[in-house]
Amino acid sequence: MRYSEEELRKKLQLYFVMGSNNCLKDPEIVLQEAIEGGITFFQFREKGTHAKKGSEKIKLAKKLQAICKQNGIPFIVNDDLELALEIDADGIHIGQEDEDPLKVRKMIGDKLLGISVHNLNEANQALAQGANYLGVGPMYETTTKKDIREVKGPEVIVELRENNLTVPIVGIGGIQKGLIKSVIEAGADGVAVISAISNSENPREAVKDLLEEMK
Ligand SMILES: Cc1ncc(COP(=O)(O)OP(=O)(O)O)c(N)n1
Ligand SMILES: Cc1ncsc1CCOP(=O)(O)O
Ligand SMILES: [Mg+2]
Repeated sequence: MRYSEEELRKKLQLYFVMGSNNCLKDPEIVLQEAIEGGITFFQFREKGTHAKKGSEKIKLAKKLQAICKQNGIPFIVNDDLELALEIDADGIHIGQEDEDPLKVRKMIGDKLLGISVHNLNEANQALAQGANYLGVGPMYETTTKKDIREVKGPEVIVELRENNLTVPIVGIGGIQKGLIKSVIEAGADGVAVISAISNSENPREAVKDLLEEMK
């Protein structure tokens, strides 16, 4: 592992997930401003309507990865194992409908593996399959991802912690200003957000506002 569990816990505090189609302006500018605001982790999630594909996707991934590298922010690729390996990303995030986690772990070696889970069963399975952190959600209703599972709220995180899961956890889904505290108080180490930052005219200030709520 490239980070100790405690280091990872800290780095997951404000996890920005983004693709070009989530942004109101140039994704490189959005990421740069979000970093200036204080994000601690980044996931390149290039999917859905108008998402870049092939060489365009790789080109954007490399540009965003360079920005992260310059600023010491871990760069994670969503779903795309081939891309994560090709550009030597810091890790990959996969969900229940994605590649087999055991295969992914074999291919990525000691890179970070994040797995999305929705309940205790999936969480236990993800840990057995080598997850370094869990993305738990959806916490709240969201329009950013269309194919979401049932919204169960921060209670799911409480349940995982009550069952002695100490793995680093981020809550995801519909987390906007004013909703951070409930996710952290449920036991999450951090929150993962898309639109709360990417849909803002001023990503730097949006990040600062979110971090303020963590205090
Ligand atoms: C940090 C984090 N948690 C959960 C997800 C969702 O992953 P998944 O269920 O595979 O859905 P897609 O994002 O691939 O549409 C995530 N991306 N990041
Ligand atoms: C990727 C993902 N996984 C579960 S909900 C979600 C979308 C999060 O986007 P937003 O923060 O805008 O609700
Ligand atoms: Mg996925």
